[in-house]
Amino acid sequence: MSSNPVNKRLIVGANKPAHGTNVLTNTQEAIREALDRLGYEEAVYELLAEPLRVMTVQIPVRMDDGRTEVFTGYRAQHNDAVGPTKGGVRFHPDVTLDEVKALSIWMSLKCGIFNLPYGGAKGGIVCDPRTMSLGEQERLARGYVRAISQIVGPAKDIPAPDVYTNAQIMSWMYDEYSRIRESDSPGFITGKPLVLGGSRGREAATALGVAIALREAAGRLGKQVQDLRILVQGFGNVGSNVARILHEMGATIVGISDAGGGVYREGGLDIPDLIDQKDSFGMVTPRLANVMPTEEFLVQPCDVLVPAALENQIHADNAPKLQASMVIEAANGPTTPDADQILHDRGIVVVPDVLANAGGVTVSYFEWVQNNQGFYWTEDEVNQRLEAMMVQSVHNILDTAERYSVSPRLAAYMVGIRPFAEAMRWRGWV
Ligand SMILES: NC(=O)C1=CN([C@@H]2O[C@H](COP(=O)(O)OP(=O)(O)OC[C@H]3O[C@@H](n4cnc5c(N)ncnc54)[C@H](O)[C@@H]3O)[C@@H](O)[C@H]2O)C=CC1
Ligand SMILES: O=C(O)CCC(=O)C(=O)O
Repeated sequence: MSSNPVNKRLIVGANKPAHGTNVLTNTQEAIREALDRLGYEEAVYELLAEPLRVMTVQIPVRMDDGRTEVFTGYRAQHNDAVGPTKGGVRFHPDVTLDEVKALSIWMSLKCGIFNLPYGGAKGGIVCDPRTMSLGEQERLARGYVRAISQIVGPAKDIPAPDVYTNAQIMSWMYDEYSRIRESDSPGFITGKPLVLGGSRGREAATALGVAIALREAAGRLGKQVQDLRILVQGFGNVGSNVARILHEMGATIVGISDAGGGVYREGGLDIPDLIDQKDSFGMVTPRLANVMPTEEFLVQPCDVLVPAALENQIHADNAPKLQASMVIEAANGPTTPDADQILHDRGIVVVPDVLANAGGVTVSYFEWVQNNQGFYWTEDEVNQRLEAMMVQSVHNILDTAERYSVSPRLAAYMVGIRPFAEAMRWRGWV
């Protein structure tokens, strides 16, 4: 989510991950392993390996030059046994149906780990908002809501921001949905601006959660944040806020990157200055000197690597060369299974995405609760509740990993998937 919808942008070409593996089949294998360890029957796996509902839509948009362009969009609702589904909407040229399905399953895991009364969902539109005017983005956002309006709603499925979507896009979607329903519906979507019922703390929530996860995981290894050199990949909503919060906590941010590459400085970067220079799509490197390619960036010396961009960035080719001793996954799906194994064999601690980045959906849940109550919390209340839930969840997962002698990722899958299996039993589905 970019913090500022202002239409200033520095365009760099499409960012297809060079080492793409199928994130859906990888996720299904991990779900299988978690359910096998927990002893659930095959029908539970069959119900949880795919979203219960997927909608594919074609959205006609009148472009500024008068042409009509047709965009493909998706909404995947993984499982609604626990409650309504919840998850962001991504605008990106590389969006695929399998990716959206995998992202919806990961959302369920986050909700399960944090005991949120939701199942997972995710949406995506194949488009490049960096090449679209604000008017074109607005018409696309409104067209998407019209196309999926039957299957979403405050008690059905609640969207939110993700890559290349932001509070402005949430506002247009909220407005469109409220017009269709002829009823003001702030609980339909989260990540709204404060003036439209957004929650204090939501914008930086994912990053704050990542920073807390890092602090807690490092603490278990006897390390203090102030002593750590950190490399952050991605400088959008999550990456730039992670860099800022960790910088404020006293860590040394030695490198940051975006879709154009990365910069590295052994003595630490001036993070507030870099944040001032970034555009609304999380691009800063076009304004900087000595920019290195992403592959070179990821293997620079550091103690902690925080991937905060896209999937499959840590793969079998670069995993043997990483210099970090911890990886805190702020992005969804940044590590391929092959790389995961290599990092494990190298003794590198990986705090998995479904744990580390769940601060976003947690504060989205707080936003929905506040919308439903019509009563709003202070930023301190939001952050204190988030902190308590992050601390508890991080130790729960790391303790579970130790108890069962499994990786933190498998422990997170086991803890996260169980509520869905149990809820389906109570409902009589299995
Ligand atoms: N926004 C949120 O609340 C949450 C986001 N996430 C995940 O965090 C990640 C980042 O999301 P946001 O910061 O919201 O997106 P964003 O759209 O604000 O920023 C994306 C950033 O990634 C960079 N990027 C794109 N391709 C890249 C590449 N190949 N190499 C390096 N950098 C690249 C962009 O230049 C930009 O800096 C995604 O995986 C997203 O799903 C996870 C949980 C919640
Ligand atoms: O805030 C939300 O509801 C969802 C955030 C999201 O899309 C994610 O965690 O990947």
